[in-house]
Amino acid sequence: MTFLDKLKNQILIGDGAMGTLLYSFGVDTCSEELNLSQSEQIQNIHRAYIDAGADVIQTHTYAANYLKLQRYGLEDSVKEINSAAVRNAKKAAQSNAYVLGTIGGNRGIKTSSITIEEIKRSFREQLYCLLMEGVDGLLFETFYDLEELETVLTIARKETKLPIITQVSLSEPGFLHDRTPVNDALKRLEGLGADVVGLNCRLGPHHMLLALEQVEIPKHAFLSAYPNASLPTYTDGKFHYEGDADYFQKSAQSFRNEGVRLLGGCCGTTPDHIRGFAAELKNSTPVTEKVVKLKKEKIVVESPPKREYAPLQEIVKERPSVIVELDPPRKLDTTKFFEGAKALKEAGIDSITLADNSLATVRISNESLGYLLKSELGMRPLIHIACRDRNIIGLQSHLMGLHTLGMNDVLAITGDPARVGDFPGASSVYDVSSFELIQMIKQMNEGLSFSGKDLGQKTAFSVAGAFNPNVRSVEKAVKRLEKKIEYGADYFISQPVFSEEKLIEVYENTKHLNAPIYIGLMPLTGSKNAEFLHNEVPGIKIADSIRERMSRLSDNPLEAAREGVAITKSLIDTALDLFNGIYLITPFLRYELTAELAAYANQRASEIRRASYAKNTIF
Ligand SMILES: Cc1cc2nc3c(=O)[nH]c(=O)nc-3n(C[C@H](O)[C@H](O)[C@H](O)COP(=O)(O)OP(=O)(O)OC[C@H]3O[C@@H](n4cnc5c(N)ncnc54)[C@H](O)[C@@H]3O)c2cc1C
Ligand code: MET
Ligand SMILES: [Zn+2]
Repeated sequence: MTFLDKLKNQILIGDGAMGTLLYSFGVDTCSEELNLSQSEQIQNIHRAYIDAGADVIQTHTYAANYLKLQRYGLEDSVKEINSAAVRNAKKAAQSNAYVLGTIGGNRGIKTSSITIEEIKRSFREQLYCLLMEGVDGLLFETFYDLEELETVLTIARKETKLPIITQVSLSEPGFLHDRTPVNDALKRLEGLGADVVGLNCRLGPHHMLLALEQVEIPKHAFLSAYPNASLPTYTDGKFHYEGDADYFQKSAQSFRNEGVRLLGGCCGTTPDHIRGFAAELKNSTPVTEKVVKLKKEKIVVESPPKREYAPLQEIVKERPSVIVELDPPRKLDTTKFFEGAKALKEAGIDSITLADNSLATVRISNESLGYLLKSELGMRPLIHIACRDRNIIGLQSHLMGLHTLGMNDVLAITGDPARVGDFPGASSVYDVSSFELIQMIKQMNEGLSFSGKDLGQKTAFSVAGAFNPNVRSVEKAVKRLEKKIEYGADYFISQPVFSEEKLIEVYENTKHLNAPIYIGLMPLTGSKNAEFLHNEVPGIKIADSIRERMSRLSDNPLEAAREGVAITKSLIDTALDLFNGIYLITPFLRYELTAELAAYANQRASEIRRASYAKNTIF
């Protein structure tokens, strides 16, 4: 009799966690490898679960695919580990328990760069290893991503008639990460031929039961649940799960009432937890009817908050537009910074851009300065956001704060790594890169958080991406822009360009893009500044003639700065023939230089407008 035949009439008990149990014993490397080096210990744990009452156990192969094993340099050991794992489970089970071959999901909660092709390859390899050794069924568990689970289920269903259990994991009771209601997800899996469908991991009994309240009893499949013991705590450098076995035992009947027929445990559970489940439910009859609390996906998303300004990408598509970067100070005195901002406002700029600790050098937070510029000077701040200093929690919270303060213009950047700046030993977080950050901000514009939760409101961010044309291959840099557009970038802001040839090269390479570019220009302040940029900053090349012009004035800093302004004015003339957007970078808080250049650019822009108006009226 297969375990599916048994499930027709009775509840079966699954086993509990293996990974967290081994971790609690001090294993902090690849625990799947222990199938080879510590097979006795693995078999003993399987036996402990069977002694506790498990009818069905699973191989310790959750992470035994090459995608996960490669973290430990074990990607060539997929076959050995999976084969040993099946042998260990079978040896422990004898004829006292069924053995499921487990395969875990790869895509987690944050946007994953693992392609479906990679997932298929990795899955097939592991699947064949498990099937070759002979298992009683397959368990695909901890899948946050429905696309991934549907893909692997489809492959497996074609390969084998063995029973297949598919389990999704939820970070919010009721919905998958992509907002699919859990009931719909399980129905889809049933439709693709899963014999048992259910939930495991992440949620403890309380929240998993809340999710199960929304799940109908499947017509052609059985329902399973493997809750975690509790939420984990982190003490003394280790994770602990505190949920106790009595509490688990008390929840068992509620799982039965929701129609669950296969009940086991996930992270944090131990043989004691399984003993509790078995004491309540082993051999009991399943319920066949229940009242479902079907919650329809109801994201009450209000219309986007009214923007105070049109998005910059719309403005710069229509007319020339000047934005200026003014660096937040490194020291606490902000007098000069605000003087500069006022001067730039008078010069008529569209937005003031504020870097996020650029070059990983600590400065006053751009969010606070931005808010003061907005509220006290009526300026429009554009906030740079680097992925270096904040993890995904901090990034989302920061963006929610910007939304609350009415600051909708952001530049999403990966950011210069910490090692280049003030604290070379500081960690660079990089939970996500600029691509994913852009995508997640756009998700907030749909009213959804990074993890897919309802935000109750749509944000109205307009998202710029960074463009570095000062690289050997501008074509390669443009490929990155194309990718950033795919991820949702609305427009681009570039590093400074120092020659007309470069301006033309950038124009020729980007004119096919349908996202506008603010082209970067920065006045040289003197000969040393020009030599530094030319010789020490990767990719920046300043024409010999310009460096000579600056060098002739090396004894006269004032005249040198005037010369820098004159050079930039002539670059502005060329740039305005090619681009609508001008992005001026203020060197060393020398705002008088960028204010003059901004006024010049605006004046040139209105001359161009007048000329084009005259031309249009004449013809
Ligand atoms: C307008 C602007 C504003 C900026 N503001 C800040 C700031 O506020 N704070 C800050 O820390 N940094 C800032 N930077 C610097 C920026 O983080 C780096 O220049 C970065 O290397 C490129 O931009 P990104 O962060 O979007 O990187 P991405 O385009 O996301 O690139 C990520 C990684 O790929 C590498 N890479 C980028 N382009 C190429 C290429 N063509 N070929 C191969 N590899 C490549 C990068 O070195 C980086 O490691 C800014 C840059 C620009 C253009
Ligand atoms: C990370 S959720 C899957 C856990 C796996 N079944 C184990 O306990 O090892
Ligand atoms: Zn788990």
